[in-house]
Amino acid sequence: MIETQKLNYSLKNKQILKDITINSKSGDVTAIIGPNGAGKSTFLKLLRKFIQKDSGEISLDNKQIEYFDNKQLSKLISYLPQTTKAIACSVEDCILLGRKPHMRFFPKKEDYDKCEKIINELNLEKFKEKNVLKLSGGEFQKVLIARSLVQEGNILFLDEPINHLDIKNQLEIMDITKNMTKQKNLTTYVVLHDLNLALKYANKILLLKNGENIFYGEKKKLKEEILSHAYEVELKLIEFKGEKKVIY
Ligand SMILES: Nc1ncnc2c1ncn2[C@@H]1O[C@H](COP(=O)(O)OP(=O)(O)OP(=O)(O)O)[C@@H](O)[C@H]1O
Repeated sequence: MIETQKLNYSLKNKQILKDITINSKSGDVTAIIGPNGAGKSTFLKLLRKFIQKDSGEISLDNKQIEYFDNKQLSKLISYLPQTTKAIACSVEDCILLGRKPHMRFFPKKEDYDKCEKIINELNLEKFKEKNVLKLSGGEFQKVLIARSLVQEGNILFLDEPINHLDIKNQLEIMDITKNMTKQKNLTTYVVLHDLNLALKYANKILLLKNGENIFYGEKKKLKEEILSHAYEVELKLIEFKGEKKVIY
């Protein structure tokens, strides 16, 4: 579903990503982790073709990315950027914008129905009519997540989706992400700073440091030495109730 081969990207003579090779299939939830400035957001922007690679290959659904135009990519990929500015409109209208790649001119009944469904799933009914400018940071973040989920791409990119959310909402969003990936056979990439949530919800991990892939693979193969080296902090990986946990 998503494959990169020796992907390189530089900006103003600074190498931002170096030789990144990954290969994920539908049903995979890959957590992209790594210190600040490691290149996590840049990697997603390259896969979405918001920026252009210097060299290497990217293929989506076994087709080189060069064959996709922006409209096709916006149908294929639901993308939640790290930050989004709020523009005055109701929560419902904001979420409806996620259906834009599927609309010709105006939303149809199907678009409204899909919005309604996601509003219910994310418990946003009570905010439906509210102006997004009057939401808290966490409430707005949930609305943005709803907007990317209603887009219904086969590929889901979430860049730090649970920032600003309390623990209940963090778990709810990660549960929804994992369940949707399974039910709809999506290929999901999620940038996370919380290593325990990454280990709980992802089956694969991509660990970046200074633009280099220092680990990519099944989470069970991740070693504490690699994590400690990446974050320059002494971390321990333990097994608790059958799950890997990080302690520090
Ligand atoms: N527009 C830009 N101009 C110059 N440098 C940039 C620009 N965007 C990103 N960079 C640099 O590229 C590198 C990777 O940035 P990126 O945002 O991908 O990191 P990240 O791993 O997502 O970081 P964080 O965890 O802090 O969000 C950083 O060194 C950053 O300073």
